[in-house]
Amino acid sequence: MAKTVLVINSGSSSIKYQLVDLESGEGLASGLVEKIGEPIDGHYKHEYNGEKHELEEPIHDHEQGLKRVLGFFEEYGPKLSDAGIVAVGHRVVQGGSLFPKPALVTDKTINQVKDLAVLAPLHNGPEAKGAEVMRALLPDVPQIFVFDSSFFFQLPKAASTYALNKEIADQYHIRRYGAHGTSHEFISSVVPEVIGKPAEGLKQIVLHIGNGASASAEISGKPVETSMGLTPLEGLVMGGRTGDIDPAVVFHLIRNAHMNVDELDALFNKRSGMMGMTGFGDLREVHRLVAEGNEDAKLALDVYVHRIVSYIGNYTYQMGGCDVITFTAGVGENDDIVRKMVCDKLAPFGVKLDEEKNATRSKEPRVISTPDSSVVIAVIPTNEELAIARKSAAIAEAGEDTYGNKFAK
Ligand SMILES: Nc1ncnc2c1ncn2[C@@H]1O[C@H](COP(=O)(O)OP(=O)(O)O)[C@@H](O)[C@H]1O
Ligand SMILES: CC(=O)OP(=O)(O)O
Ligand SMILES: [Mg+2]
Repeated sequence: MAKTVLVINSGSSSIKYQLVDLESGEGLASGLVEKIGEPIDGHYKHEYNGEKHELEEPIHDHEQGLKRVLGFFEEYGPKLSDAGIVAVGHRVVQGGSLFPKPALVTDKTINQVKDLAVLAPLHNGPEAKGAEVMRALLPDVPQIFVFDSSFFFQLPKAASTYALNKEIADQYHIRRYGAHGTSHEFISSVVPEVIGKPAEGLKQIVLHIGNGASASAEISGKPVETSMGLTPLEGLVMGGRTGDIDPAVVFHLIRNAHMNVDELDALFNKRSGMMGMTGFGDLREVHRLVAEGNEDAKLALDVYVHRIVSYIGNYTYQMGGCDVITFTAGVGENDDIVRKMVCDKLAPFGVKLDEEKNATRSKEPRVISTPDSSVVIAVIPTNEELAIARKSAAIAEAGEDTYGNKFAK
């Protein structure tokens, strides 16, 4: 039987899962739970054996979503107990200073992941819960945590350090950890082949824009900047998150609106961004409102694009140039309007979009700029699941991680 890895990728608004065939890298079964926590119906899709099963219902949280997914495996197959699973890989957003590498799931690492939830409030909790649920279901299979933040462990100090009082920063481990690293690493590693340029010396910007959104810059495949910081709140405008904002807004709201910490956390992480400006976190809904002439939605979209362009300018100058910009994740892969709005703003610098290629829907990695564009513009579907599967399989095979945790049946 084929050796497989089951990967659970919990995002802030979604769960993606894939049963990855290790030899071919293909997903033998896969699925998606989306619009978790939105005021509209959520959506499930489970694919196996050429059949697609879908369901719409409100999805309050990740636990409800994951339990429904386990039901799909039981009902529509493949049965997990009989699927050749050699490891279960769990995406975790925040590994902080503790996890520069993947780790085996143990009682201890589950608790560490939960403790780090203060640094990724929308993610680490559901991700730890997912590991607990799967460990109970498949106790004989090694489970592995793969951290978004690990790739950015190597950021230059000038990019990872806040200009905060050093004593306080050191005492409370306050630095820029970044997130979406598995995706930024995967994308930046395949870009040279997709655009037909050598990796050595290549200056890249990767725009991972989904519900959570972040930008990164790489030179020769090594990260030199990223937009998420201590937590995944910093940086680009997101589905429900502010991204960059003057921290004095916090003082202002404490003093004048008498908000407490939890209220502010929810305001900045869930009730802001596109959701806060338009009532919807999903860009598809925002475009619908724009088409109806909704002025708030139009402004929100302009703010969204403005921020992306600011980061492109910033990173281009930090790197001393930029050879290629790649769009990925839910918005980056599917939203030709956002891609066009961004590229139009770069036109004075010689960026030329091939409008037909941009508007063509495809699941294939592709270049969407013209041959004479000053910067190559690419769209590459991210595959966090494949990257997580490979990292997980390596640890399962070794039977231990780099922290000395061993898998005991
Ligand atoms: N066809 C589409 N057109 C425009 N935006 C889309 C489309 N499909 C998905 N999206 C956007 O992608 C987002 C989800 O991206 P995804 O990367 O799956 O998010 P996350 O992993 O952060 O939960 C949705 O909220 C929506 O804004
Ligand atoms: C870190 C983060 O925001 O992840 P996601 O985009 O999957 O919510
Ligand atoms: Mg995601």
